[in-house]
Parts: sequence; structure tokens; C-alpha cells
Amino acid sequence: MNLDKAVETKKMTGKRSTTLLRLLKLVANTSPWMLITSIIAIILSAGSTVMGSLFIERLINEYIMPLLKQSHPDFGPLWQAIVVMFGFYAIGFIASYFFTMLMGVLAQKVQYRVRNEMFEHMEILPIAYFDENDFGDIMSRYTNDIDTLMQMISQSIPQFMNSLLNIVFVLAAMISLSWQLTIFTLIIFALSIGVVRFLTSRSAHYFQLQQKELGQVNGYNEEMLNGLKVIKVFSHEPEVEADFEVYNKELENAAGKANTYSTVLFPIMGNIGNLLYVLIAVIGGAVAINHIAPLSLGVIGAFLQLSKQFAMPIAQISQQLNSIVMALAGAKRIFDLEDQPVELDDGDVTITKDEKVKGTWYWNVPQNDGTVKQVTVKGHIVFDHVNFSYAPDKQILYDISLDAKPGMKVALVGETGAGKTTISNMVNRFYEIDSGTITYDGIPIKRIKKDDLRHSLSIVLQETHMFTGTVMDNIRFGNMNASDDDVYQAAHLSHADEFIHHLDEGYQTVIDGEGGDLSQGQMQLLSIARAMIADEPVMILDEATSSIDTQTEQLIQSGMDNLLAGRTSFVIAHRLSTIVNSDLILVLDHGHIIEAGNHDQLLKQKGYYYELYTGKKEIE
Ligand SMILES: Nc1ncnc2c1ncn2[C@@H]1O[C@H](COP(=O)(O)OP(=O)(O)OP(=O)(O)O)[C@@H](O)[C@H]1O
Repeated sequence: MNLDKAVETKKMTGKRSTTLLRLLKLVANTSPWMLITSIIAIILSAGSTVMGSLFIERLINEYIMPLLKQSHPDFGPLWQAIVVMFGFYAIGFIASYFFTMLMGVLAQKVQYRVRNEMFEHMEILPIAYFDENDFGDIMSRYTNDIDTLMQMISQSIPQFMNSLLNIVFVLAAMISLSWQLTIFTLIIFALSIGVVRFLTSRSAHYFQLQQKELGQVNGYNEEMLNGLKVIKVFSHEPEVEADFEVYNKELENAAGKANTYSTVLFPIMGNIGNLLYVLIAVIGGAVAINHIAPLSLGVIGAFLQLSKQFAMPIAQISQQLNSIVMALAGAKRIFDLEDQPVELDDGDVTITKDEKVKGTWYWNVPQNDGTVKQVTVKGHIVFDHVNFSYAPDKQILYDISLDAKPGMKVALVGETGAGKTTISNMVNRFYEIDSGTITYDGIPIKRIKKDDLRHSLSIVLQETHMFTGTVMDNIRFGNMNASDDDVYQAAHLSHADEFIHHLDEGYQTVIDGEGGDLSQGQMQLLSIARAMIADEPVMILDEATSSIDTQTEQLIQSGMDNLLAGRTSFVIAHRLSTIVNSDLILVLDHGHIIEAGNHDQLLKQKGYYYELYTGKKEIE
């Protein structure tokens, strides 16, 4: 049991040192000259401060003591010596200012770099990563973890190095003055280091816990903020508050303990320093007066000053170690995100849009003989006995076979959770199938580069997303090269232009990421306009018109028909009126296709679809 614990601790320390090493490499790579200059300044700062203190011995023995014996003292040499001592301290001060400033700038640079790296990496992570990790926790890595990292680089690490050097230099200076007093000082410190080590290990544990709990509180907060309306509608505020209270309490506990252990260190160490000061004065004085050892007043004076300089960094080092350990926990979370395996893409088939002939795209298929064959993109998508599960033990799609011929409108119908969206997720390869094959114009989609595959698909989801910018920008997001006229035409076809004209600034109205004052339906119209302008060979419409009223939906139906004409489309809609004119309707039940055919054929079968359709009619 104890052995296990020891192995575990070793593993943790191992991980911490790997993180530290990686972090130091990152800092060194970001700006080697800043780091080197800072290190030189740190050495200079520690060295000159110790030199200043050592000079006290000469100041007392060689400049002050002789004056006491003179009847007409000449203060000239004393003033000169004081200027020299002041010079040492001034160099120490300037060097300290210099490295603090440089490390601050360096920390900003590292922060900038880490944020960029994290964001870039996040963009290429598989969708599955975001299913498993909540947004608040990911956001916490951008905010809290980066903040602590920043503090560590700008303050804790340079101060830690400064303290460490101070200890080494002061120790050397103390030995040169009196080895007996040095041994005495070290014994007192050995005792205090035991206490410090115990306290730092405890606080390190709670700091890590604190970072984890903070991530959870943020995650919960974000989730509840997103679902604020739902919570209010169902009057779940008390339950949500109670749950939040639990997370918050856990955070408070961890933070409280971490804080207690770390704050208790400073007074302990501070008072050990004071105690030592008194002991050295008394013992040193007694030894000198009784001539036990050759101790001059100058040596005792300088030793007293050095003992303070010895105590201070030891007190600080424990705090700096705490901040470093805390920041390492944050750094580890940042590196964990950066180390997440990115979405694999071993495809070699790419897509090209023929800019001369509108709506013409080609697959570039590398052949065995090294040539590249151009295949016109037709939008022929075939599923052959496809099985899929999100998690290993939870199969969602069973033996799905379908043939979406070029230009076909394929509707997916079925109850909530039947697997309709999952089928569309297979086409865009957000997830990998377990078995079976999917081909696109005869090419297995595994061979197609994911970016190019997705470039050939236009997707309109029920959950619309707008970006901060004008209405015009938001429609143009579908095709950055589209002209203003293209945007107007797409908005006209999707019937979005009617409400856009009523906005204060028309197409130049700025909306934020949440869509501003736009209704869900209006945002869906903008999304449809965005898809129209993208002009891609295959369309996936997943409840794309669910928030649009039936009248407007009928109005845009002709626009939608224009949009879908000549393209293969997968349409998911609960409102059956949207899909009755489909070439192929697939009825899904618990991940199985149970019926397939067009509207008339399915009605004749008098099966599930018939019941659904007639049931819907009764409702209407
Ligand atoms: N990312 C995911 N991870 C794990 N399971 C998932 C995930 N997404 C969906 N599921 C599960 O897969 C099943 C099919 O979901 P899917 O979204 O495809 O259904 P749907 O027919 O589109 O439903 P709806 O009409 O409600 O949109 C459901 O049981 C759902 O819980």
C-alpha cells in the first residue's frame, strides 16, 4: 500500500518535472535573448546584494572602528566606503528591476503564443473531444490556467531563481566570515526546512485540487448560463443553485486548505528569521567578548545582515514553490489540451472548384501510376451496410444502406433519437463508422481529405450560429468570394431580405455571436441564405426550417427547391410537409431503416410512415 503510494508520488513528481521542462523550453524558444539577459540580471542582483552586505564587515572594522579611536576623526574615507556599499545595493536594485520587467514582457509573449497554439489545436480536434469535455472547462484553460502560468513566468520563476542564488551566495559569504556561526545558522534552518517541505507538499495537493474544482465550477456555470431560459421555464432555480452550491463548496474547501497551508508558511519563516537574528547577536556577542573564537564586531554586523538575507529567500522560496506547483497544474491542463490527438486525415483525394463553369467541381484522385485523375463531382452518395456507435458499447446505426443518386432529395424521417442526425454526421465524417463503406461518386470517403469532403457539403442546422459582424458578413460566411449582389440574391431566394429590410441598418446591421435581436426563424433564414451562397454540390438540412412559420416556409419552398435543384440533398424534418416531394424517404427506427421509398410508395405500404403522415394530418 505504502509502496503504491510512493510509486504514485514518484509518478506525479515525474509528470511535474516533465511539465516544468516543457514549459522552460517553451519560454526559451519564445525569446532566448530575453531569457539569457534575465538570468544574467538575476545573478547580478543576488551577487551584488550579498557583496553589499559583506562590505559591512570592512565598513565596521576598517572605517568605523578606527574612527572611534581618533580624537579628530576624518570621515572622508568612511563616506567613500558608504558610496561603494551604496553602489553594490544600487546595482542589485537596478538588476532586479531589469529582470522583473523583462520576465513580465517575456511572460506576455509566452501567453500570446500559448493562446494561439491552443486555439489552433482546438480547431483541428475531432468533434468527439467536445462531446467529452464541457466548454466551461476548456474555457478555464484559456483564462485561469493561462493566468497562473503567466504569474509563474513573470514572478514565481525569476523570484525563485533569485532566492535560490541569494541563498547560495549568502551561504558562501557566511562561511567566509565564520564557519561556526554558519553551522549554527544551518541547524536552525534545517529544522525549519522540514516544516516547509511538509507544508508545501500539502498545499501543492490542494492547489491542484483547487484548479480542478475551478474548472468544474466554470463548466457548470457555463452550462447553466446557456440553459438559463430552460431553467426559468421549469422553475429549476433552487435545484440548480443547490448543485452549484455543492461545486462551489468543494472549490472553497480546496482553495481554503491550499491557502491555509501556503499562508501559514510566511509567518513561520519570518519569525524563524527574527529568532535567528537575536540568537546570532547574543551568541556572537558572547563568543566575541569571551574571546572563544576570533569574532570581530564587523563580522557579527555583516553576519547579522546576511542571516536576514538568508532567512528572507527561504521564506519566499516556499511561497514561490507553491505558485510554481499551482501554475504547473495549470500548465499541465494546457499541455493536455495541446497533446490531444488531432483529427486524423489520411485522405489523398482533393476537390477543386472550376471557377469558369459555375457549379462544377472535380475530385482529384491520385492513381497508382502517379497520375491524378479528375472526376466530376456529381454528389452520388452510397452507404453500404454501415454500422456505427458513438461509444464502444452503444451502437446507434445498424446496417444502414442507402443510395442517394446525384440530384436526389433524400429525406430522413423518424422519432427523436432515431439516428437521423447521426447519418448526416457520417457523411461529413465528424465520426468514423465501425464497419461498412460510404462512397462519394464511387470514391470511398475515407480516401477524401476531410477538409475537401466538408468543402463539398453545405450544412444547415437547426441550431444556427451567427458570428459578430454585419448581416452581410454573416451571409457571406458561406462563400468569402461572393459579391454583394450574390448576397442580395441569396437573401432574396431564402426570403431573408424581407426582414433584413426592416432592420435599422439593413444588411449593415451588426449582430453579435448570439444573433442579437434576431428570432430563431430569422437566423434560420440567414443560415439558408448562407448555404445558398456556398453553392456546394451536396446539401444537408437538419431541421433547417423548424423555427420558420409554415407560411414563410411555404414561401421559401420555391427558393429551397431552387437551392436543392441539381444537388444531392439530405433533409431531416419533423414537419412532413417539407419532405413529401422527396425522391427517397428513409424511415428510421432506433437506428434501423424500416421503410424506404417516395411519399406515394410509402403511403401505399400503409406502414410506419403512413401512420406518421396521417397522424400529422389529424394534428394539423
Ligand atoms: N455525440 C454523441 N455521443 C453519444 N451519443 C450520441 C451523440 N449524439 C447523439 N447520440 C445518441 O445517438 C442517438 C441518435 O441521435 P441523433 O441525434 O442521430 O437522433 P435524431 O434522429 O437526429 O434525433 P432528433 O430528431 O432529436 O434530432 C440518440 O440516442 C443520441 O442520444
